[in-house]
Amino acid sequence: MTNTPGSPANNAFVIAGARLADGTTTDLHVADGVLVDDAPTGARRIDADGLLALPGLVDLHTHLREPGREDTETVASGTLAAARGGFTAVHAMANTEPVTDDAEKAEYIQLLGERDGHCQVIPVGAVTKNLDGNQLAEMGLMAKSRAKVRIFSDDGKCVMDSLLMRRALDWVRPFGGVIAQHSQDSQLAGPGACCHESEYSGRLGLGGWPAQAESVIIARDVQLAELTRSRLHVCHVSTAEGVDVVRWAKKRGINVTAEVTPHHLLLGTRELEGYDTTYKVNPPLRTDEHIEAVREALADGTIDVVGTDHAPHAAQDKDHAFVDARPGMLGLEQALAVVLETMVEAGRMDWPTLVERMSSTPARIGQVERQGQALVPGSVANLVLVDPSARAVVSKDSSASRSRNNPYHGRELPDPVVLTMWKGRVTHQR
Ligand SMILES: NC(=O)N[C@@H](CC(=O)O)C(=O)O
Ligand SMILES: [Zn+2]
Ligand SMILES: [Zn+2]
Repeated sequence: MTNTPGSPANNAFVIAGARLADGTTTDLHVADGVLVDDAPTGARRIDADGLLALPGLVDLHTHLREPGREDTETVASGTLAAARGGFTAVHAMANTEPVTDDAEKAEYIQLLGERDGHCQVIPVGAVTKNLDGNQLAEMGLMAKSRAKVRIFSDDGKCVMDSLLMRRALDWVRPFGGVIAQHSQDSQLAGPGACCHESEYSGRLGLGGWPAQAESVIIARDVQLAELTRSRLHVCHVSTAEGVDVVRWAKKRGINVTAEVTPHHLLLGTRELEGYDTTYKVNPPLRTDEHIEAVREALADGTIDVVGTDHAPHAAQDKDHAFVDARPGMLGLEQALAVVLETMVEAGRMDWPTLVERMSSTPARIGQVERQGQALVPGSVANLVLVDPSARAVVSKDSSASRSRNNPYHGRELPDPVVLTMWKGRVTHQR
C-alpha cells in the first residue's frame, strides 16, 4: 500500500513493538505526517515486532540525472531508489545538464522534487558557473532563493584554483553555507588515472591515481577553511592520508566535516581484476590499508557521515575500455546494507552511531529541517523500519534506478529495509 508522490498524508498508523536505536521498545503513533503521543483512531497497524525503527536516512551526495540525462536517472526513479534504501531526503548534486548554478535552476530541482519525489530533494548548488572552475556561481542568490541552497559543490570536478576556493569559502560564510569539495588534484592524478596507484595499477596497466592526489587537496582546503573561518565538507574520502589530514584539522578546531561512500567501505582495488567498468569510480577503489583507515575513521567520528555518491550511468557510457568508461556507481539501495555489514555486524559501530552517520549528522550539515530527528512525539514521521537479520543476493535488475551499474550485483548482503515512511506516507514497503 504505497502512496503516490504528492498524495496527502492522510493516513494514521500505529507501528507496533518497534525497537529504537537505543534498545527500548515502543509503539510509534503517526497522524497527519507527524509522530503523536496517542494512537489515532482508525489507524492502520504495522507490526514491527523484531524490527528496528530508525529516523529516515539523509544522503548528502546523490546524483539524480534530471535534467539532461533522464535516460539514466530521473528525480522519480532516483528518489524511489532512495526510498527503497531507507532514505527520506537526498541532496541532488549540481552536475546535471544544465548545471545547477543559479537560483532559477535550484528552484527547478526543488520543484521537480516536490512533484515527483519519493523523498525530499534538496538541491546542491555549483561553486563555479557551469562547473568550469573559473568564475564563482551565484551562490548568494541560490541561498536566498526558495530552494535555500546551503551546500555548494562542483562535485565531479575539483575546484583546483586555490584563490577561487578561498573566495568561495569567504562568500558562503555570512549565510552559513558549506563548500563540499571533490578532492582530486587533477594534475597529480593525471588525465588517464582510473586505478588506485599501487601494485594493481602497474599489473593491470591502468593509469595510477595516487592517494596523495586526494590528500594534498584536503590539506590545502582545510587550511583555507581555517583562514576564512568557513565551512568545508570533504566528499568521498577514500585514503588513509586523507583521513590523517581530516583528523589533524579537526584536532586544530578547523570547521571541516568528511564523508565516506559505501563502496569505499566495502570494495577494493581487487575488483578491477576483470576490468569490469562498473567498478570504475572517482576516487578509485583502494587497497585494504585504506579501507581499514576509512572504517576506523567512520567509527571514531573523524569521518562524520556516509554519503552514497549514487552515480547512475547508461550502459553505452560504461561499455568502453576501462580508461574511457564514465566513472561512478549506484549506491542508494545498498548503502544501509553495506554499513550494517562493514560496521555494525563487524562490531565497530552501534545503532545510535549509525543513526548519527546516516541521518542526524547529514541533516545537520545540510541544515535540513525536520529530517534526522529522534523518533519522539512532535517529530515529522520520517523513518525506516529495519530487519537487521535479513539477507539477500543483490540483483542489478531489481533496482528502482534507471541505470544498472550496481557494484553489488551478485553479492550476498544484508537486506535490511522493510518499510520507509516520509512525512507519514509509506514510500516503500517490501
Ligand atoms: N563518483 C564518480 O565517479 N562520478 C560522479 C561524480 C563524482 O562524484 O565525482 C558522477 O557524477 O558520475
Ligand atoms: Zn566526486
Ligand atoms: Zn559525486
